[in-house]
Amino acid sequence: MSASFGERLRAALRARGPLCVGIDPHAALLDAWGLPQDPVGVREFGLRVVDAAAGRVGAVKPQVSFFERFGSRGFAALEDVMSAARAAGLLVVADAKRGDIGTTMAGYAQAWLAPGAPLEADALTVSPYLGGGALAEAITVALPAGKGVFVLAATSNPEGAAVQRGRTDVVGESVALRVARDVIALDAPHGDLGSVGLVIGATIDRADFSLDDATLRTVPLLAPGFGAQGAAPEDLRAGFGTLAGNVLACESRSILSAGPDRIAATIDERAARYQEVMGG
Ligand SMILES: O=c1ccn([C@@H]2O[C@H](COP(=O)(O)O)[C@@H](O)[C@H]2O)c(=O)[nH]1
Repeated sequence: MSASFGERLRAALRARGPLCVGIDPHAALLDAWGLPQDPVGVREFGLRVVDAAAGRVGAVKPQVSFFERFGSRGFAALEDVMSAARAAGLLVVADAKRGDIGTTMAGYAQAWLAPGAPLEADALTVSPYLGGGALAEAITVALPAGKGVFVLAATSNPEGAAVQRGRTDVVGESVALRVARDVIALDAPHGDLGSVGLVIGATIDRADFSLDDATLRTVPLLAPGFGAQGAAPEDLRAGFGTLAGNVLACESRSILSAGPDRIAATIDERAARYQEVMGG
């Protein structure tokens, strides 16, 4: 049997450390990079980020919205960028935040996680707003293919907390903790790390969401919020404690704003800071 996503993620974290470089071709960044505001521009931007990230980090996270805004030609650009990243040995986490009823989730999983699909990624971000059980069909597609999903639990943006810290019908259980419990029930980890993960922002205090280390022990974590949103590499240890080794630490604008000539050096600098924090 081929390796699970959790096993592949563990190998990438060991080899390259936690930094995950975002591929977010914001309009302002395209201008700053001297690239056109069209599908050619986002393709070129993405390919240059992939070139700089390859061999320096283990994973990249393309933000689908910035490609989607150009319609079918934007998606074609994204296909090229993701395929180049996977060919370069990078794990690709497609940040598309898909969420729907079970049968439709299976369609999203076919689109993003089925081997050979035009938009094939290694993992996909998904929304649990329709209930944890609604994700089961996506996971049924993902796991046999060695793919993963990251389920939004406690997001990095300040607006998220009002919903995610809310209480469920179980005494003392936050919405985020309920999502975590559902995710754990949907997975059967092969190694020390599962393939169904959670998005937990680096900017939040996990205690506010009752997300404790013991509950999340085997759960891969995708943590946006480092860099432009304020969290520093040192917050990886401070915020994630014993779970720090299971975290992909995402930075987009803080790295991309270095520009095409400085991006490789910036990735090296940032990756080294995370390795230092992790004692590597
Ligand atoms: O909770 C979340 C989930 C996803 N994101 C995404 O991550 C990047 C962050 O970009 P920065 O430039 O490093 O702030 C972006 O694609 C978000 O959509 C998030 O920020 N928070």
